[in-house]
This record gives sequence, C-alpha cells and structure tokens, in this order.
Amino acid sequence: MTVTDSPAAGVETPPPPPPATITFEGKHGKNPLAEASFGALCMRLPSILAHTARRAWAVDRTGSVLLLVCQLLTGTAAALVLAFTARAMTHLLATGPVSERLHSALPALAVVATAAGFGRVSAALSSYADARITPLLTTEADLSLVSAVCRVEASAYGEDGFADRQEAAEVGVTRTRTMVQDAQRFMAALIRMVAATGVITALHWMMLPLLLLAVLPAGLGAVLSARVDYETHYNNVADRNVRSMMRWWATYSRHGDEVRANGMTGYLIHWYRALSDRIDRRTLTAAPRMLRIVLATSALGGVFLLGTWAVLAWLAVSGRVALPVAATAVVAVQTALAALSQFVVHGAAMFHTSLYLADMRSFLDMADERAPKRGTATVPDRVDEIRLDEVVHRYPGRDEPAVAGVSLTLRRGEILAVVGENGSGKSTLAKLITGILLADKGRVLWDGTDLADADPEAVWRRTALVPQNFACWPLRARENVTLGQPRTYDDGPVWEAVDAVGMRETVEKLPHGLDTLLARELWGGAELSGGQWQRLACARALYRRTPLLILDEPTSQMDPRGEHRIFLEVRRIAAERMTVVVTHQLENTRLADRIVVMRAGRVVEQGTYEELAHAGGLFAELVALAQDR
Ligand SMILES: Nc1ncnc2c1ncn2[C@@H]1O[C@H](COP(=O)(O)OP(=O)(O)OP(=O)(O)O)[C@@H](O)[C@H]1O
Repeated sequence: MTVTDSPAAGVETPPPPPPATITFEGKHGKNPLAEASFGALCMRLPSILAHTARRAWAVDRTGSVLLLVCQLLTGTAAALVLAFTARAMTHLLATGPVSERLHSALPALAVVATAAGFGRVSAALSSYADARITPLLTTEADLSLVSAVCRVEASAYGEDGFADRQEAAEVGVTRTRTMVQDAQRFMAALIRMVAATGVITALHWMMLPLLLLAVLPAGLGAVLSARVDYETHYNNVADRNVRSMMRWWATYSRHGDEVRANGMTGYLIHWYRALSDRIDRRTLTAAPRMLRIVLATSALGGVFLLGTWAVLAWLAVSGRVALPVAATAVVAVQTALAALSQFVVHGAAMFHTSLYLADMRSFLDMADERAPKRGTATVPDRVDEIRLDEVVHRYPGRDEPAVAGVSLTLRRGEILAVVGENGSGKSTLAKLITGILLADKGRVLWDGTDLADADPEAVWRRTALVPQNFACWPLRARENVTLGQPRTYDDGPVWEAVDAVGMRETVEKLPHGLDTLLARELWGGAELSGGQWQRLACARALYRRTPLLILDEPTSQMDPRGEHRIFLEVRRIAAERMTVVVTHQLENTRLADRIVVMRAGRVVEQGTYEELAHAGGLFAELVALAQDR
C-alpha cells in the first residue's frame, strides 16, 4: 500500500470516532452508596462529626474551641429567644389593659432582645472560626492526597482504576471545604431543634410527633436527592478523569505546536465536547428523578403540615389548649418547623458530603496499602556491586514479561550500555536496577542486600536517574539542578554540574541566571530548547554524585557537542560509580566497558563494541542498519 498526499476526490472521509467509553466500576473500592440506607446515614453522622472535629482540632485548636463555644452560644441564644417569646406571648395575649400586659411581658422581651443579639454575634464568630479552619482542613486533605500518590509503589500507577479513584478522591478534597460548614449548620440546627421541641412539647405533647412527620419527608427527599447526585457523580468519574487528562494535554503550551501544526484542534474540541455531552447526558437524566423526589416529598410534608395546623386549630377550638397558648404555639410551630427542617436538611448535606469524603478516605487507604513495605535493610554509602539474579518483571494486564529472566553483575567503576529494539525491556531493566519496580521473580542485590527488603529511600539516595521522559520542572534553574538533593547554600557545585553539561553560557544569559524561573507560561519565566532541557536533566543527575548513575537515552535531543560533553563527563566520573547508559545511538556504546543487548526481555548478547560489532548477531545487525542510510 502506498501513502497518497491527498484523499481521492469524491471519497468521503469518515467522521472522527467518539471518545472510548470507559466505566468506573468501582471494583477496587466500596461504592459508599451500597450502604447508604437511611439507617446507615444516621449511623454514619456521629462518626463524620467526630472525624471532622478531630481534624479541625488538629489544624486549629483555637478556631475549634471558638467554633464549639459559638455553636453552643448560638444554640442557647436561639433556645432562649424561642422560650421567652412564648412567655412574652402568654403575657401579651392575656386579659387586662394593654399597658399592663406589655409591662409584664417586658422582662421576657428584654431577654429575647439580648439573646437575639448574642446569637447574632456568636453566629458571626462561628463563621469566622469556620473561615479559619476550612482552608487549613482543605490543604491538609489535599496534602495527604498528594503525598499519598507520590509515595505509592510505582507499580500502583499501572493498576486498573487507580487513576479513577484518585479522581474521585480529588472531589473528596474539594468537598472538604463544605464539611465544616455542614457540620456547623447541623450542630446549630440540632441545638435549635432541641430547644424548639422542648417548647413545643410543653405546649401539648401531640405537637412534636406531628411536626416531626411534617419535616421528615424533606429530610428523606434530601437524602434521596443526595443519593441520585452521588450516583451520577460515580457514573461520571471515569469520563471526567479522561476529560481532565485530555484537557491538560490539549491546552498545555508545550503541546501547542503539535496540536496546531497537525490540525488537531478541531478533533480535540470535538472530542472534548463529545465527552462533555456524555457526562451532561448522565447528569441531565438525574434532573427529572430529583424533581420527582422533591415533588413527592414536598407534597407529603405539606399534607403532614396541614395536619399539624388542623390539630392545633382543633386543640384551640375544643378548649384543650387556652387561646394565648395556641397563639404561642403558632410561633413555636414556625420556629420548630424551621429548626427541624434545617436539622434534616443539614443532616442530609453531611451525608452527601460524607459520600465524597468516603471516596477520599478509601483512596487514601488504598494508597497506604500500596506504600512501599519492603523492609528496613539499608545499603552502604559506597556500593561496589549490583547483581541481578534471574530477574523477571511483568506489568499488570500484560501476558508477556517485560524483563524475562535477566542475570547481570555491575561493578563499581564500570560503564554498562544497554541496547535493543523498542519495547525490548531496557527501561524496565533500569527501573528494576534502581528498585523503582521490584522483581516478580529473581532478586536484585546491592552489595548483597535484596532490594525487596531494603528501605527504598536509602536506595534512592544512592541513585541518580535521567529517565527517557524527563520532567521540565516549572522551577528556577537552580532548583532544576538541585531538586531532590539541595546539598549546600553555595552555588559552586550547581555551576559544576551546569558546566559538565555545557550549559554555563545559556544559564548566564537567562534574565536572572540561576534564579530564572524556567516556565514561560508563568509570569517572568523563561523557556529552554528541548536539548537544553535535556542537558539540565543530565546536570540534575550528575549533581547528585551517587554510586549509581542511570542515563536512559540521555542525549536523544542533544547536538553532537552536547552529547560529546555529556559522555566525556560520564567517562571522567565513572571510576567512582556504576554507570548504566540506555541508548539507541550505537556509536555511543563505544565508551562502555560492556554492552548488553536485549530482545524480548532477555539479554541475548554481551561484550565490548568491537566484539559485538563483529559477532554477526543482533548488535551487528543494528549497527549495519544505523550505517545504511
Ligand atoms: N507502565 C507500563 N505498563 C505496561 N506495560 C509497559 C509499561 N511500560 C512498558 N511496558 C511494556 O513493557 C515492554 C518493555 O518496555 P520498555 O519501556 O522497558 O522498553 P524499552 O526497551 O525501554 O523500549 P524503548 O526503546 O522504546 O524505550 C513493552 O512491551 C511495553 O509495552
């Protein structure tokens, strides 16, 4: 088949395919909805309150005490207002001259006014306490999520559902913002409700159950709506995850050239819209369900409320309660109704928030399970030998192992080059040598210590890696070199590393030298070229001066001068460490003491450049292909 420059005239091109459907089954975690019956809701609230209180206490003790005291004051003030309004009403509606009735109601009215004033002030103070605590709580939740993800074993990223659950947990972090407010409103409503029901029960015992009946449907409606909302969110998690990932890829400035020059904009926007439409469709199907729930529960609540008023009227007409008491009851019923409604509505809101927080909690638990638990064995500062013993590694979901039984010994002072075709397992081998991945079978021993039993932090303190896909950190030039190991306040070693990769002139020309922010998209930032970035990634690894240096295609974007410079430096410092260079530039393997050639996860050849180039094997074939231009 030949590739033509333009489609044949009159031939219709197919429309762009829609985004793939990915469903988040939640099979790796419990869907909190499964246990969200009304009973479960009630059981859960105390633990959410306790959890919120513990975390609030941990981040801001003064704020927490202030919040608690103000809650109690607000509640007590509301109770006093209600009780003394009832008392004032009794006096005001009694028989006798107006001035006398007013006079006798005056003390109660004074209490009402003072309590209302206190209530306002303490409500303002509790909002202030909430404003103090909430940002800290949100940051704490966010930090625990970020650090949990940074700490998991690298293999966890490849697990099905890990990224989706992370997305669900991110929503939990956002919802942390409303958690304190929900808890605060719920507590306030609880105190007001207790006060109101006390007054109501004192008027007539029948009033309380009737009022409860009047507000319960609203609570039920709020819970059912919360369930529907969460169910929609749950169904959308996978799509939202993909959408936010693609959003980043499509709008990230570094990908801008590729997007434009390859005419991708139209398709990317089509794709984004198609995915957004799918998410919206799911969300919109929830709207009529919500409406039905609200209408049904409001109607039920209305019927019960009518019943309450009817009973009150009947009590007054039949003389079972005196008229002034009945008038007081009107006020009390209104207040109690508001308090009860708020109690159930805020209870449901807490339940709603708790569903999202449960996702965050379960993701943090999952991340915790996947944090390295390898043992505490340490490795010496000076590592003399790394030995791989029949090492096998298979990625999740793959049938064939990426590394399929490799035995290899690396000695201090040696430079080892690893070559082989794409997908032959070179990068995976590098990850196994550094303990980023652990062997499924076989062992990787650093001076006799099995990496499976070693403290990974100790191993990684002795490792420097330039990965194939290195990061261009949006940090200052200095931090781009020292990140991971700020050794001294002196810039001397930083310049040494910059010199080693031939970047001195470039860095000196930056607007603020080492202090220049390397992110064009940020205010005042500067941008480097691809090769300059790669040189900086090499400087970062060289700066670490570790016993193991791994360079995975370190010069793929560099000009010959840069490449020459890097390999000179690698050679110069090689005596003090073990160096592994993964490369497709076979000429570069001349500097290696030994070359291993990989094919389908196995080492198929080993030797020096001269030996392998004339051995007639895969290496010789690759050399011949490289020269056949
Ligand atoms: N994170 C991963 N999850 C699943 N499979 C992976 C992952 N990384 C690599 N693989 C698979 O493992 C095999 C070896 O990949 P590896 O990256 O080690 O090859 P490589 O020799 O470094 O290739 P290249 O020369 O293209 O960089 C490939 O088949 C690849 O598809």
